[in-house]
Amino acid sequence: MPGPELRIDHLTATYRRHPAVHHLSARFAPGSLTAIVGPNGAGKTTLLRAIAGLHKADEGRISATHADGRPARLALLPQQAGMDRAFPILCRDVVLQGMWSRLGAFRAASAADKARAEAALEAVGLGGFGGRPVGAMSAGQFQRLLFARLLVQDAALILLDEPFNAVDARTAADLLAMVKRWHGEGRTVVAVLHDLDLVREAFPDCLLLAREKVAFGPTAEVLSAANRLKARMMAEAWDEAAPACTAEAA
Ligand SMILES: Nc1ncnc2c1ncn2[C@@H]1O[C@H](COP(=O)(O)OP(=O)(O)OP(=O)(O)O)[C@@H](O)[C@H]1O
Repeated sequence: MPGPELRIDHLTATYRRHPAVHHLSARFAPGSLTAIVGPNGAGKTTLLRAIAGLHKADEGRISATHADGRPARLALLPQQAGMDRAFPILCRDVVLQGMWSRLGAFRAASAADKARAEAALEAVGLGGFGGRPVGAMSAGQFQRLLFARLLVQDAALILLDEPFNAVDARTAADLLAMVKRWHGEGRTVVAVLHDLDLVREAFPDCLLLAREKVAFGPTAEVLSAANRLKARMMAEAWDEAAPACTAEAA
């Protein structure tokens, strides 16, 4: 599956006019595997949510299109911290949520849909967990479950927000293998991460963000000591009360 090109042009996204992402432009090549890194509050989650259409941009444009101009289907793995795991729902139904765009809100899942959901659970090491309530899952099992939902979404653009948080080394390795497989299949993958060693080891490209772009390109160049220092200094200089400016990006 050839992935789409993701283009971000002069994006500014704010909360009550306070900029979280400021004048950002970046082009993610088709089939690229990119990490987004930066200090706390750098706008990483806001950027992913803006790409996913969940946070409205104040300025700028985002597009994810295939070479023939078709808009790409995307899937987002949200941060676990933002999810309600007490909601009474079975694991199988969480995976089936990934098919809603094709099932529609009112059509019941067919036997084939359910078999696909079970196969996705199997693929993430949760075979036989379909009938379990989500509340009975550990943090690592829950993350595997969210990856199973991503699998059935079968999206060409995959956005991951801190996908390896709160999981043990074995689960992280299994989930990373799945990310690498998606990359190998030509999908375009973007992941927010904090572990720079992991980024250096497994992510060819990197966007270092501090509300504005600090650096973007091959990971080894982006994560230079000078760039990391620059990002830290930009974070320390943030004025939490600053409004969004309306000037064009330089
Ligand atoms: N719902 C919200 N309402 C108001 N401000 C918000 C909201 N969500 C985020 N912000 C602010 O926007 C800025 C960017 O937040 P964001 O969560 O995008 O950063 P991040 O880089 O993902 O941070 P972290 O590494 O801590 O997860 C921060 O100053 C944050 O306080």
